[in-house]
This record gives sequence, structure tokens and C-alpha cells, in this order.
Amino acid sequence: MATETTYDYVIVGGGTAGSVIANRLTEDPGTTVCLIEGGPDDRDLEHVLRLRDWLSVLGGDLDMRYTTVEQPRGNSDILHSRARVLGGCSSHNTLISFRPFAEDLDDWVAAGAEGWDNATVQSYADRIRCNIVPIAEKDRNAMVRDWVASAAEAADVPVVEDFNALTSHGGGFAEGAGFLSIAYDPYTGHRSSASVAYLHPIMDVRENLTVMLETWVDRLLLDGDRATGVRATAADGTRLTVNARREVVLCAGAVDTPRLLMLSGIGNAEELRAVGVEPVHDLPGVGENLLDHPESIIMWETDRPVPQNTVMHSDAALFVRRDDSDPRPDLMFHIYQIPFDDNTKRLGYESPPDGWAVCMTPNIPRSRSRGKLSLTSADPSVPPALDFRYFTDPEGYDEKTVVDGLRIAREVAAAEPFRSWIRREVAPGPAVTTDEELSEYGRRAAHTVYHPAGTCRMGAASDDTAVVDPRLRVRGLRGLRVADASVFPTLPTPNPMVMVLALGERAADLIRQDGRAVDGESR
Ligand SMILES: Cc1cc2nc3c(=O)[nH]c(=O)nc-3n(C[C@H](O)[C@H](O)[C@H](O)COP(=O)(O)OP(=O)(O)OC[C@H]3O[C@@H](n4cnc5c(N)ncnc54)[C@H](O)[C@@H]3O)c2cc1C
Repeated sequence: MATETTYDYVIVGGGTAGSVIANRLTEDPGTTVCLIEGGPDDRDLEHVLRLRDWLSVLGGDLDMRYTTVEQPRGNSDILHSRARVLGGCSSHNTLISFRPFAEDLDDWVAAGAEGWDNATVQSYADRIRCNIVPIAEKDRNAMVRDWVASAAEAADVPVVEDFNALTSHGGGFAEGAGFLSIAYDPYTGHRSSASVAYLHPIMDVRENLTVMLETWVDRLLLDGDRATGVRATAADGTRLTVNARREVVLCAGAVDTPRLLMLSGIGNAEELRAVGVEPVHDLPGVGENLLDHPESIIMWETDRPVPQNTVMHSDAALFVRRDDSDPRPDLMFHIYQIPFDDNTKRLGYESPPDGWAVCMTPNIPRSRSRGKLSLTSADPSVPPALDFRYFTDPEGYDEKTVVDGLRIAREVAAAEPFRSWIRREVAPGPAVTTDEELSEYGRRAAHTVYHPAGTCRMGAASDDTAVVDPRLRVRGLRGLRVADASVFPTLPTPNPMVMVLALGERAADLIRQDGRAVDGESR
């Protein structure tokens, strides 16, 4: 059975950015939108809505569970979780919410993303509907309070009460330790994900919004250089054609958006032909510039039980700046109040029992290694190949950052009052001390902060290596836009979700403006 329907806009992916755009476009009752999401509704999935349970969603049936190709200088066994559920990754992530730094946006403008300057983007971040608040007092446990004090003392940085207050309109911060701001409801512990904030209030209310759930898009439809709709498969196997009168907006995320473009013949023509896809539009940038925030881990066994009041087991962060010539931090650490041990276990390290472990995960805010995503088959069910090329930057900057991070983490653990919580270092263990040893361990135990981005890079309209122009339109085609983390030219220094939400807010405005311009012309 096949069915065909038509809407003004078709949005592929009801994730973080897609939820925002679907809400904003349907504010106009005269505009019809079809939001197509590969995963199920999140409204009655308590384990999804309860932020504290986030780890139970990873690796399960709501996770795309992407893997990587072999990483000769890193860890080849990282599981790259990507959610397949309404709200996308904002429905299984930790909802840590940082506004981007002014200099991160300066970098975007310098890369050709005209109009994505700090003042503009912060004004869109002001519109975000998710309930972003500093972690509530009741959720701040005694061990993490002590960790914040020791981190500030050992790294010689200030204790910060509200990181976002420092970045909201410029200024930013170079260093600091403190509890995080989270998009959640402190009274219920529930997520304030993109779907909770943007879709739940309007689903079944706005008649101009159609949400197709458990429906997977595997091809874009093109008529010459114009995108006219998509082909999809519903949960019961029905083949669907969904037409767009105005635009198709791709919000399938940094892995699935370039995958869908390439399966539809949009990408590097030579590489597409080599895997049996007939190219329709040569766009060599698709899948290039695969970015991430890599991290490593150090783990301790505690001397007393870890207090169990928490938002999501990783409630605070430390930012350090080693290079004074840049106003931004260049090393970030999350604390984990659980044995975050997937990668250490694989290397043979024992894990303390739950409730008796604490970890620090130093990450690289502006990693210099660049990867690539590509197809290995024309079959849409075959996952793409992800090659992050971790720790391959020629200067060795990424490797050095991890080594510095492991050393600083040990200094934090040696400073009171946190020190009195620790019985012993479990991984890598006190015998691992030289730069070479720390680098070898740090890279083999490396993980992702789960921030892949950049695979449909935004750049100037004249930049042949860019995939979208600064209005997020796919270069050389009409009626097709990308609005998700794949358009990032570079990763923001801290966790990127707020940037994705702000991008969704601005994308909706760009789509509306361009729609009005077309209406004006045809009048
Ligand atoms: C475990 C984890 C923890 C994280 N923690 C944080 C954090 O604390 N703070 C932070 O700032 N960032 C965090 N991130 C990163 C952040 O969540 C992502 O960068 C952001 O949510 C990406 O948004 P997006 O709109 O690009 O894609 P997504 O939110 O992934 O949305 C893509 C959506 O498209 C759907 N889709 C994909 N392909 C198709 C298709 N072909 N047909 C139909 N539907 C499709 C998917 O099911 C998904 O719902 C985390 C990520 C993960 C995975």
C-alpha cells in the first residue's frame, strides 16, 4: 500500500532542532507542516522523560547505536548513541545547557556563516522555551559540592554560580568550576527536552501540524534542481510519498542528514558512484568536516557511599584555560558520580560497585582532528561509515589536551575536601605517570561527549566546499534546507544543545522570511 500527502513544509526528524521548527512554523494557522520522526512518541515513555534514567536509554531500542571505523590513534569501540524518538537526542541526553561563547560565533562568521554573529544568536537563545535552570539546591550532593571546591582550589579558578549568566550577552568566562544549568523540571526530575517544551503543548491541538511517528525517510524527491518531497516507510511497512509545496527541511542530525542527502544522490559524485548511488547533484562537502568533543576518563573508588541526590549523575563541571591568548577555556571536565566504565572495563580495569565510584572526564572543547562520514552502500538500511580520525591532528594538540586533563584531574583529587572522599585511583591507576603512558591510556580509554556535528557545513554562498549557505539552503538546489547540528562550521566550546535550539529558532525565522519573499513575488 502507498499513500501520498502534501503539506507546505516537510520536516525530516522530530529531534532537537526539528521540534523547534515545527512549533514555530505552525504558529501561523495558515501554514501546514508535516513532521516526520523515525522514532516513537515520548509522551508516555517514563524512562525517557525521567532525566535521571538517561543511561538506561543508551544502547537500547531507541538508540541508533552507530559505531566507527577503526581509529588507529584512538578508541575503535566507542558506541555513538543517537536517539530515535520524538525530541531526538534531547530525549536521551543529559540536557546540560550552555550558551555558546561570543568567540565561538566569531569563528562561525569567519568561516562564512554571515548573520550568525553573537548578538544575533544570543537573541535567538533568549527565545528558547526549554526550562534551563541551575541545578536545584536539593539535587546538589555533598560529594559534588566538595568536588567543586577542590576543583576551584586545585585549578586556581573561581567557583561559578551560573555559567550562562556570564555568557548570555558577551563577556563569557575563561575558567571556573560549578554546578551546571540543566533543561529540566526540578520538581519532577523530568526533562525539558525539545519535544517536551515545543511539541507536547501543540500536538493534537494545532490542526495544521501533522506528526508522523515511527516513519523513516530514505529518499528525497527532486524535480530538476528543486526538492519536492520525500519517500518514507511507516511502521507497518506502508510506503509514503510526502510532498512539500514550499520546502523540505532536514533536521535528522549530524549523522542522518548527510546520510539521507547522499542516499538521494547529493554529495561527492565520484564517491557516490563508487558505492552504487547515481549522483544527481555534486556537492563534495557532504559528510566532510565530522567534528566531535573527544574525552578521556579517570576513575576513583570512594571511601564512603556516594550521596544519591542528583539530577543525572554528572552535575558539575570544571573549565580550565591553558592558552592565555584566547579568552575561552581550552579544557573542560565533567564529573561522573557513577562508574562510567564502558571503556575502562574493555581495557581490563575493574570497576568499583555502583555507589562507590567517582570519575572525571577531561574533554577537548576545540578539538583539531577532523573526520569524515561516508556511505558504504546504496542500501538505505546500511549504516554510514563514521571516521572521526580521533587524535590525528598533526600538532598533537588533541593528545596533549587529554594528557594535561588527566594530570589536572589528579591535582583535583589531591585537594581537600574532595580528597577525603577517595580511597584509590582505579583507572588508569597511580603507576601510569609519564606523558607517553598517559597518552596511550587516555586515547585507548577515550570516549565521545556525544557531540558529532559539522557534516553539512555552513559557509559562504561562494564556498564550493560548503553544503549550505548562511540561510541554511543547500547550495545549488531549491526548496531544501538543513537545520541541525550538521551545519555547524565548528563546534561551540561547551556542550552544543543550546546552539542547536537557537539554530532551530533562527532557521524558522529564515524559512518564514523566505516564504514571505516568494509570496510577495508571486502576488
Ligand atoms: C547521550 C548524549 C548526551 C548528550 N548530552 C548533551 C548535553 O548534556 N548537553 C548538550 O548541549 N548536548 C548534549 N548532547 C548533544 C546534543 O544532544 C545534540 O548535539 C543535539 O541534540 C543534536 O540535535 P539535532 O537536532 O542535530 O539532532 P537530533 O536531536 O539527534 O534529532 C534528529 C532526529 O531525526 C530523526 N531522524 C534521523 N533520521 C531520520 C530519518 N531518515 N527519517 C525520520 N527521522 C529521522 C531521529 O530519530 C531524531 O529524532 C548529547 C548527545 C547524546 C547522544
